[in-house]
Amino acid sequence: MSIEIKGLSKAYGNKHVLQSLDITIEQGQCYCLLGKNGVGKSTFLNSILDLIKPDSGTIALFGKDYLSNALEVKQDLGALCEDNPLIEEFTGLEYLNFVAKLYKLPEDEAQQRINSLTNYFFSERESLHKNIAGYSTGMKKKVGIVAAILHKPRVLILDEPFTGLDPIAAQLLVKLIRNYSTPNRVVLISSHDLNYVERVATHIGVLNDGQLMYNGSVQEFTMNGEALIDQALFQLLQPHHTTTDADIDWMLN
Ligand SMILES: Nc1ncnc2c1ncn2[C@@H]1O[C@H](COP(=O)(O)OP(=O)(O)OP(=O)(O)O)[C@@H](O)[C@H]1O
Repeated sequence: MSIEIKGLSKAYGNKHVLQSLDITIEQGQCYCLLGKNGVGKSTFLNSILDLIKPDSGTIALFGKDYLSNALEVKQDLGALCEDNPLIEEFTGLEYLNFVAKLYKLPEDEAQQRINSLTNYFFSERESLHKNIAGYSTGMKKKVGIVAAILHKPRVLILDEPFTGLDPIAAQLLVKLIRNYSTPNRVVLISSHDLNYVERVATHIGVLNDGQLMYNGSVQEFTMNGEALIDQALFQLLQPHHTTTDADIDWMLN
């Protein structure tokens, strides 16, 4: 197994976001975490990334936990966080070179990877020589994605990776995720973009009320393709949905 989480709990004040969550994600899986806004998906991913301290529970990656092997665990991780923090004073290329140095990639290897990934994602290469502060949301997102995979992490965590990408870039990301998901790696994604989730997921987790309401294969979730992911999700989260257009009548006049 590659990610093993036991009894993970996190509350903000009296809001219990994660409640004794257990989950095991195996190598080779592209596990997509779904759920309504504010249900705790980022809290869960940020706990795995050690950006949030859980109140209780254990997290182990490839059998190692943060308490005994923090550095080794982090070297196995690559992440795109939802707020995608970059160093805005750097150019795109300066930032990627900086990240490559943090991971101690040999210089020629770093250049090769940066060139191939930026060629892949950026048709407008001149922009990579400009400061990130002037980038659009999508350009920043592409820099964040490249930075997350430069060191070829065994665990790749992507929080809302498709949001803000144009359809061409999103399609490139779909292809990249599918190629990246080899049997010895795990990709963990949180997303509301179900069209893209449909194209990359091998497994689905649905978070609700602090617990996993569903945790299993995408085939089982969609009843062997009989339902689309959005239909299956809607059935699960709102089986007796009763809101009608009358609720927003006031807009019509
Ligand atoms: N630092 C914080 N302090 C207080 N409450 C927080 C904090 N961070 C998150 N929360 C609350 O915890 C809950 C879960 O937030 P989180 O961002 O993990 O949800 P999410 O499922 O990723 O949401 P979305 O789909 O909208 O991105 C929300 O109610 C949020 O308001």
